[in-house]
Formats: sequence, C-alpha cells, structure tokens
Amino acid sequence: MSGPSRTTARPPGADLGARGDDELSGPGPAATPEPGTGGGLAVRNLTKRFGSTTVLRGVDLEFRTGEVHAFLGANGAGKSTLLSCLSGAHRPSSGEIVVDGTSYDGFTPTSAFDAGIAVLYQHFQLAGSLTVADNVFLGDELTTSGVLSRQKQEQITRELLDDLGVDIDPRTPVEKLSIGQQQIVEITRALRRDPSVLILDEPTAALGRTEAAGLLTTIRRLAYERRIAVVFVTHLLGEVMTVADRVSVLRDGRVLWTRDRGEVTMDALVSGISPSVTGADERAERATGPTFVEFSGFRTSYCGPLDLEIGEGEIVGLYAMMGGGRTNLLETIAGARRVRGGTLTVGGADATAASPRQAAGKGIALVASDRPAQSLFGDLSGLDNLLMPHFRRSRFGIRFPHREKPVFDRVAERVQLMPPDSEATGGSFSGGNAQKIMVGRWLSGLGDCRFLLLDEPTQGVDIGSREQIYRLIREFASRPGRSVMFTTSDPEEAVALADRIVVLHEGRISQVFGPDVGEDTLLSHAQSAAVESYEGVTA
Ligand SMILES: Nc1ncnc2c1ncn2[C@@H]1O[C@H](COP(=O)(O)OP(=O)(O)OP(=O)(O)O)[C@@H](O)[C@H]1O
Repeated sequence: MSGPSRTTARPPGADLGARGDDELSGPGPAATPEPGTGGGLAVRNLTKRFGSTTVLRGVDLEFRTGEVHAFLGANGAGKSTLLSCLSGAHRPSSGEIVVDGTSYDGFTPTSAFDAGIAVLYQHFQLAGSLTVADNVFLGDELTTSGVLSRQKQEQITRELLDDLGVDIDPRTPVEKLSIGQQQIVEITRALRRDPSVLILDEPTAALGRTEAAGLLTTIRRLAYERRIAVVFVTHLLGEVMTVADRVSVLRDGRVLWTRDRGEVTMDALVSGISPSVTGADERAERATGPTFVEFSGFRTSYCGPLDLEIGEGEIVGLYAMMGGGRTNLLETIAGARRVRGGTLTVGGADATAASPRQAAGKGIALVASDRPAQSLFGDLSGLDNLLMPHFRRSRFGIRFPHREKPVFDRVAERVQLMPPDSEATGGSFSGGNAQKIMVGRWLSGLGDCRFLLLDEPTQGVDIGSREQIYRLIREFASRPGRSVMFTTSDPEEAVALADRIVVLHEGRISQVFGPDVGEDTLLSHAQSAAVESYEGVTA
C-alpha cells in the first residue's frame, strides 16, 4: 500500500539553531514535550501470524510526537515483529497503523518511509568504503543535469550533523568511524527524509558507556527539538529510566501496560518484562583453583604483550572502552587472527592456534558478538545450530535424529529457548533467543570446550534470560578443567559475573580488579585511562 504524501508541520522554533550552553549538556526537564498533540504513530488492534504461529495479538499503542517512548519486552515477546510491520518488512495480518492522522493497513519499505516512519536496526545498513555524505544520500543521490552534486550532498550532511551537535566530517569513509559514529550516520540518513517517527532497535547495544550516553542525549534532542516521535527498544533498563518519557511493555505479543516514566519503578520494569527474575547473587559461592590458562608475552596485531594467569574454574571479565582491543584479543585466541608472539597454554598444553578449527581442537571456543554474521546459520534448524559442536565430534558424520531431539530439548529447556522448536530456522529466532542458542552450544557440555571465550555474552538478552545465562556460565566454569573469559562494555555485568576484572586499554592490561570493585570505580578507571592517552596524543 502506498501512503499519501505527507506534509511535515514543524512547530515554531523546532529547527535547531545555534546551541546554547545548557543544550550542550543535553535537553533538561524544561524541554519536556506536551503529549497528546495528535501527531505521531498509533497502532490499533494489530495482529501478526507466521503460518500457525501468532506473534502479535491485538497490539494497541500510541507513540506521541515529541516524546521518547521505550518499548520493552522479553526476548521473543514480539518487539522486532512489530517494528517489521511498521518498517514495511512484514505485512500485519490485521489491524491498523495511523501516522499523523492517516490510516494504513500495512506498508512496503518505501511507503513506510513516505509515511514518515524510519526504523533503524541493530545491524547497520551502511556501505563502509563510501563517505558519510555518500551514505546519507545512498540510493537517492542529488544530481544536477545528471551529474552527482557531491559538494551539495556534503553541505547538507554537514548541516544535519551540526544540528545533531556532532563533529563528524562528511567526507570521512564510514569504515573509519567508531560504531557510535556509524550509528549517528544512520540517524542522519533517516533525518534527511524528515521522518515524523524514528524507531531505534537496541541502538546502544554495541556502544560503550560514553558513546551510549552521547546517543541518548541525541535521542532526546530529536524528540524535543525536532518534534519527532522517538521509539526505542532496549534491554538496558537504566537507559529507560534516564531517557524515556513513557514506557510500554509487551508480553507474549500483547501490551502489558503503558505508563509515564515517573510512575515506573525499576522493580515494575523487571517484573513486567520477566516475572521470574530473582535478582539473587550467586557469585559468592564460587571458588577458583590453580592456574589453568596462562598468557606469557602474548601478542596479537593490536594487543600485548600480555601476561595473565587464569585459575581453573575462574571467570575473567575483560572490560574496556571501545577500541580497547577486546574483540581483537578474543578472535586471536580463537584462531581467527594470527598470533604475533608469546605463548598461551590451556591445562599446561600449548593452545596457540592458526585457525578456528585448530583452536577448537585445543579446547577453545568463541561466542562472537556479531552473532548473525559470525555464528548463527539462518537457514539451518534450531537443532542444527544448537548441537553444532556435537556434530564435530560425531564419527563419520553419521547422525541419529532420534537421539538428537532429546538432547536439543534438554539444552533448550536449560537456556529457556523460546520457542523450544527444534525445526524452526536459525533466522526465525528473536535476537535474544539466537544468543541463547550460541551460548547454549558450549555451556551445555556438548562440545569439548575447556577455555570458553564470550564476546558480550548478554548483548540483546532480556533481564530474565541474562540471569539464566550467568548461571549457565558459572555452572560451566565450575566443572573440572574449565576457565572462562568474557568481554563486556557494561560495568554492571563485569561486576555481576567476573571473579576478576581485567581492564584493557589500547591493547594493554591497565589494571586488574577483584570482584568487589564498584561499577563507578571501574568506569572511571577506564575513562581516565582513555583521557590520559588522549592528552598524551594532543600534548
Ligand atoms: N519469520 C518468522 N517465522 C516464524 N516465527 C517468527 C518469524 N519471525 C519471528 N518469529 C517468532 O516471533 C516471535 C517474536 O520474535 P521477535 O523477534 O519479534 O521478538 P523480540 O521481542 O524482538 O525479541 P528480542 O528481544 O530477542 O529481539 C519469536 O518467537 C520468533 O521465533
């Protein structure tokens, strides 16, 4: 269905002009919007079925002009499915979508954009080798007499970036930007089409704390100054309390409640999303043994030399600001990048690996952070995805389906996979459930893994499943001959899960903390290390 053309009525003063000092510190309470202006987006009695599976069951929601609306729910609740109906990726089975007073029964991607809805997904749709300006105008280039007006594109992009208060050169190739900056380019591209509704799917999931805070400030400015209805999906509840004006919780495809942020407590959020969360801290029961993994002068293309001993049963958290070298280090240990020097032993035996296969043979497994690209096989079944390490060990490639299904059922139950359907394709699982498959692969004793590496293990995972994944990681580590190393950009997670926290800065260990370190200490240490090195560069 193609929508009617949209006229954008910006309220007086909505344009972003020169910024005052208080704007630099982010929009304050004075900028709180007047809700109920009649614009924005409403969803009425929307349902969505995939074959015999009903995912959305009569959803009613209102996202108002000029407000930031947090849209929450457990993994598999149906958030992405609703977003797909709004972006035109899926067609609703029934119901109505109203944008700025005009009713639609569904969209194509083009008609959604024409109606004024922009949806930004976690996985960027940017061309890395092109410049910022080229990306902003990709597919809709400005031309004069058939010739590309590159200068004009750069000028408009610069104006949009200035409006957002960010300092990015439009001529920079996108691949040279940080993840947070790339996120801003995505937003800029959407803004060029002057949307009235901007929907962001877990926008801060891949960002460090500082970049995330910057993005949240930008989100508020978009709502309050540009009068856009901003909707954001997140599993990070601290963000909700910081930035949202209203909050909606989706449970099993239905809206559980919508409330003003001021009426919401953290407990209400947690129990709304995941009623089974206990909040129990099980870390105190753990004890670690003698050295099991040892790095000595270990060097990668970016990190090192590193010297670190990890005890048997120990869980070490690598905490770093973006660019600290965490992913580079994990990928090198897992054989995906070349080791540049030094030694690594696991259980006393050499464990340096020239390929992921060799690393797996030496008992090392990596759960990568970019799951769809690196770990999940979208066309294979849930069972094939979950039991993959098991097949590597099976003799002559012979499979016994009647034996596999009970194993799948057992593991699916342990990781609380939803739906626990062995035949569903990998690509049909929600983001958080895909992560449970990736983690469950190694945590359930299927593969011969002795040193488990997890890159952001709970990214995109809801609060209830996060607890379950922590429990599984602890269980894994407590079996004989096991150690775990994980990365996180969330100090809360570092403190909750790690026995020791190693702060990595520019590829070097800058500090090692015990489990009792406070989140603030951790954050401020990592930040001050970053500031010191910046001053070193500019001095
Ligand atoms: N194409 C599809 N075919 C069948 N089922 C699907 C399809 N797409 C999604 N689903 C199912 O719909 C349900 C909701 O998934 P959705 O991705 O919308 O959840 P979500 O709330 O976004 O979760 P997450 O927080 O993990 O991203 C899941 O059970 C998922 O398996």
